[in-house]
Amino acid sequence: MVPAPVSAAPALETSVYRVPLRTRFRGIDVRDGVLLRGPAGWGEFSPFWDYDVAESRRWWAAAHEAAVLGWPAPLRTSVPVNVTVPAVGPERAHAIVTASGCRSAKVKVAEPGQDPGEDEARVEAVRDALGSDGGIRVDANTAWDVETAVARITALDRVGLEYVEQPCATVEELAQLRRRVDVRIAADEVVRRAADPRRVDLREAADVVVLKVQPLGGVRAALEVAQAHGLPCVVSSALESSVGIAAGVALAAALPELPFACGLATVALFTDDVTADPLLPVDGALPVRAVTPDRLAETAADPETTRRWLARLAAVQA
Ligand SMILES: O=C(O)CCC(=O)C1=CC=C[C@@H](O)[C@@H]1C(=O)O
Ligand SMILES: [Mg+2]
Repeated sequence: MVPAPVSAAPALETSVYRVPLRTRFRGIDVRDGVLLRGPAGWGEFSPFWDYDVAESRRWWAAAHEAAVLGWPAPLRTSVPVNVTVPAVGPERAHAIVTASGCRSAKVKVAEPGQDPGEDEARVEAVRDALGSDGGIRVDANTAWDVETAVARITALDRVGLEYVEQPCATVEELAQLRRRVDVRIAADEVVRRAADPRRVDLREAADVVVLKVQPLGGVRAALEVAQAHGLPCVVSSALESSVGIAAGVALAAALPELPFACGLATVALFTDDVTADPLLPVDGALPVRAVTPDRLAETAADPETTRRWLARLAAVQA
């Protein structure tokens, strides 16, 4: 999918943030990115550091949309969210879920260096914390081949799973796996990292589509992806500050149907935020609202990080 041409942007005020995480997540300990202010409000440009310029262009389109165009009208005033549980031990997992107030949890599994027993202990602790009526989904981030996925999902599903997110890497593997397990399959990486996320053929491969605003190129682009697949959607974050999370909330608020809690409670993984009024869940939901980053000075990145981010920003606009 080619992002809308956005290089003719008016000069936008920029600010680079840098915030440590509480626990290592997706191989990172610190999150950083650029916030941009335009006529419509604040946007976030924060592609992970392992993303090249070409892949980062959609992330820029999302930031530009937020700052310059704004978002489609919301259909709801709040969105239910899941607590996100990193690959921590069972006691910590239990405490994270209990403290969150959320009624569903997404649990990271298949962390490099950990064994299957650690995943099982973690999901059992999460089930204990949520009680029998809470929803649990797991995310393996492409780690398993089909045989391994069948075995792991069967074991993890003893606690009852809503779905398993991206258990294997390819659409073909997901389709093979889906014929062999009863648990729903959610497509994340195969959609958000595709050249055209609307054209990935998910018909045999997935029951649920994960939508992330920045990787898909904005709220409007993500709505097009949802429409193209016609499957139930879950909106999830790309681990942004509250400014980027507000875009995810805007997407969740604009979707015609929202059958699952969204993975948008990830500011809880940060030790700090760019605003004194962060988008953290209350009673398992986030309000649909704008975010003003009023803690830019406190969360400002060091000069070298700032220089590297402004270079990335210039590269995606070239
Ligand atoms: O979905 C959630 O509960 C939180 C977001 C989340 O898990 C992710 C955010 C950013 C990067 C990813 O590794 C990860 C994911 O794979 O979904
Ligand atoms: Mg995922």
